[in-house]
Amino acid sequence: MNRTVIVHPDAATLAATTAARLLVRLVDAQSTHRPVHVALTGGTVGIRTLSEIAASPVRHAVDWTGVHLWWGDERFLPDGDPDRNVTQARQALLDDLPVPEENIHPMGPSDAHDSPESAADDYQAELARHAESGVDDAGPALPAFDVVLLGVGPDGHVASLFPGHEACDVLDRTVVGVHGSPKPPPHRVSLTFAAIEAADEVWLVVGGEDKAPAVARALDPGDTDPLPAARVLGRHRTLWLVDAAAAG
Ligand SMILES: O=C1O[C@H](COP(=O)(O)O)[C@@H](O)[C@H](O)[C@H]1O
Repeated sequence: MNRTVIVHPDAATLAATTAARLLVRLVDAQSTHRPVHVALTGGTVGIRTLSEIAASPVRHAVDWTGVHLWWGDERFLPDGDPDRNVTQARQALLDDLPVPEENIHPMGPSDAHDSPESAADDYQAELARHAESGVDDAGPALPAFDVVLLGVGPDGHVASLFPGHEACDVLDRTVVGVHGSPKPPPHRVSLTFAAIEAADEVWLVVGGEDKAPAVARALDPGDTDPLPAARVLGRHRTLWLVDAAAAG
């Protein structure tokens, strides 16, 4: 499966272009099917991309009532915590977007769940409720993700799947509880590789020179111990959207 790498001059251009690309992708998707399902990412460029969508007049071309928003991962923290990806997404975009609240699917917070596993179980069930039977009945019970957006950490993690972590080996579930994350906070909830790879398109959005070693390694076909970022492929397209600093 080929991966397409597109290099942007800087992080600001990367976020603006990714926002434009996603808006056009949503408009195109809505010309053929409804609803449209997108998984958002946290992280620096991920949230900046949402701010760019908020600032773009093209957002008015999307019928947001037909869009469902999910997350690739979440920090297991109380509802409204500023470090939660959904909190940041609401501030950057969702509070000003006409998306019905029932179309917004955050992973469960720590004040509503005993453990990341409990939040993961609930999210897996929520995903299954939106699965389209007949799309791929043999595959995992998931909505047909049009796009899964992923940030990439300097260590090559995607979502909350960190290099060498046991969560990377969980393939019989769509969502997993994560403990001992090397990046704070330690407890998280994440889509598994099985869920991510069911997406039509996976877009990895990466900015900053601290990411350059991970990008270089992930895109090296000769690497014998692939990073999580190297493992993810969309069913039809895998885009690496990077800035010049991350491209190294
Ligand atoms: O903790 C996380 O980090 C990654 C990457 O974030 P970045 O700030 O280094 O770009 C992000 O993709 C993930 O959603 C988030 O939970």
